[in-house]
Amino acid sequence: MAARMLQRRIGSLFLSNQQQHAKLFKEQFVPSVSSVLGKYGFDKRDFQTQTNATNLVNEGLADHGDGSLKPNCDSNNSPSLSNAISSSDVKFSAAANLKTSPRHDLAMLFTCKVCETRSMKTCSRESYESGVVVARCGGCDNLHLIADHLGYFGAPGTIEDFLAARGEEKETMASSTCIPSTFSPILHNLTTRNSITMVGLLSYAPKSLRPLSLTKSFSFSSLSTARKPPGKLFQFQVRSVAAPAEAVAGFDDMVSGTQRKYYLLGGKGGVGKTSCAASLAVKFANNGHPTLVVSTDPAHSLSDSFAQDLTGGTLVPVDGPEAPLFALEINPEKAREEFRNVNQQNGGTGVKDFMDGMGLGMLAEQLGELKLGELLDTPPPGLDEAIAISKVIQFLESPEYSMFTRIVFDTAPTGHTLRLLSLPDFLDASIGKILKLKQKISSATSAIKSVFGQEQPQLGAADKLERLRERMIKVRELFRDTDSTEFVIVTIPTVMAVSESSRLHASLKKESVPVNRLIVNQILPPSASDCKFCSIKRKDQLRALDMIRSDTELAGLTLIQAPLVDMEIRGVPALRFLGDIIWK
Ligand SMILES: Nc1ncnc2c1ncn2[C@@H]1O[C@H](COP(=O)(O)OP(=O)(O)OP(=O)(O)O)[C@@H](O)[C@H]1O
Repeated sequence: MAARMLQRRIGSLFLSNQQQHAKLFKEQFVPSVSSVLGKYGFDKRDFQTQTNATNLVNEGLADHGDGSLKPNCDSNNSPSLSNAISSSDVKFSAAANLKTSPRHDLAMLFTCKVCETRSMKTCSRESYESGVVVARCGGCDNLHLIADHLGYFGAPGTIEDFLAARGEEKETMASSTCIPSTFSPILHNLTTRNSITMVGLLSYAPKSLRPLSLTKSFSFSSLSTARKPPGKLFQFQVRSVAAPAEAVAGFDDMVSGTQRKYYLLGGKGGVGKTSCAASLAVKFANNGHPTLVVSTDPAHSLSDSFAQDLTGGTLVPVDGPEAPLFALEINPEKAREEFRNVNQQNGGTGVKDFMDGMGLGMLAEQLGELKLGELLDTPPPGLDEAIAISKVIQFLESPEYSMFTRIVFDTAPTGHTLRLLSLPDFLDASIGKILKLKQKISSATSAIKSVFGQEQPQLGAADKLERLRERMIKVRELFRDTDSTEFVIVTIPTVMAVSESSRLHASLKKESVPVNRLIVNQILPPSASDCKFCSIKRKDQLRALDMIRSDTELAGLTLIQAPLVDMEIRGVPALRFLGDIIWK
């Protein structure tokens, strides 16, 4: 008992030492966004991995999310996260604001036998190979012993040895997904060497050493590592197959050239727009493009997808990719508030009241006809989109954004996005008509300016509207420029989603927005042994895929088929995995 307490004490000392080290790292190396942009420049953001031989105890330091299990019967044919992460090039940036650490060069996937939560954690290889590593389950908070070379908790060894000692081998990730086979009813909060099923231990390797794309089967022993030759850690055989892609996405084309390109990803709610957009952004960044990923969806999920706090409505650096990747979640609430304030200051409950008060009742009626009044009233439909457009204007004009060579939009579900795309046209036409009324609408202009930026008093109302109109024309042209812009439709293989995608494409065509690619996400991977549920689901999916092939709107698009994977796509390594499947 005393010995165990002593062991725990030593462990906690190591941990506190490590926390201090992390604090020091954060204090010294976490710059503000503006200093990252301004002072250091993009090329200086990376912070090279350093390991500290004395910090040999890890307690599940970096948590990359808990997996949600998806039906997937055939482990051998399942695209498995564990495989592809091994090809990840992860350098942790100096601007770390996550629970990632620059010393973590191993990732591990495991299923907790207590609560069955599937987790991904990272730790340092050095700790794994010569120290003590303890991982905390994100589901039940139990501690799992991963490696114990110092014999703190019994005979020294690693999880491989512990599993071998009880006659188990590391499983492949997919094998337990349909019916979890590892359930253990023993509940305990003590660190235990028998409480998990190990899925994989993976190596992050630098880009120059990255050996593979995701094809056929491979073993970890074939992977290069950044600092050490493969040891016994890499003897696992984890099999995977290529994604069931019929056509490649043409990523080479997407990535080539330094001229700025915009990619808008959109589709029905919940089909995987954010995952696809975030994975594309990661892939661009890992291919050397300073990249910005923007969410125009008022219900943002970029932070969830990257497993990092990207909120705030400003540029936030994303940790993980090699080249600079920034995220921006447009914050319509803030702008809406500003709009409300202006409206209230003007003493009316809405624009119509306000204009009535100014003796411009007739004009208000005319504005109503133009539907501009709707945009300006409270709550204004279309305001979210108007704010998104004002951001696009900033991308075009502001030097702060000039360094980005790829800008990826994670758009809102279809209806919002169509409004976004048609808004420049609508505003252009509306402003054109308003300009004819020049002097009389100077008050309305200030309301419009409250949406699109700070009012500049030195300009007259007509001048301001004219400027706004010019900007709208720029945005409209941008959305239609086949050289720089592409809308990628994301769907899933269901009749409803395919029907909506077909309508979306028709609307985009009407707006002359270029569309070349269609991602069909969450396709069941090939399997030799479907359960009844999967076999019915597969038939449905095949029907939906046939529907796409015979749909006049969709048939001409490049079809990218992305498989349903066996873990929730969260965090940069997972996004990289998905990106390597989709963007080929
Ligand atoms: N290929 C895939 N395999 C497994 N899970 C996936 C896949 N694609 C997406 N998911 C999961 O599906 C969920 C929804 O994905 P995502 O947030 O990307 O969709 P969305 O279309 O952006 O949703 P919303 O319309 O609500 O913004 C997430 O939990 C994501 O991890």
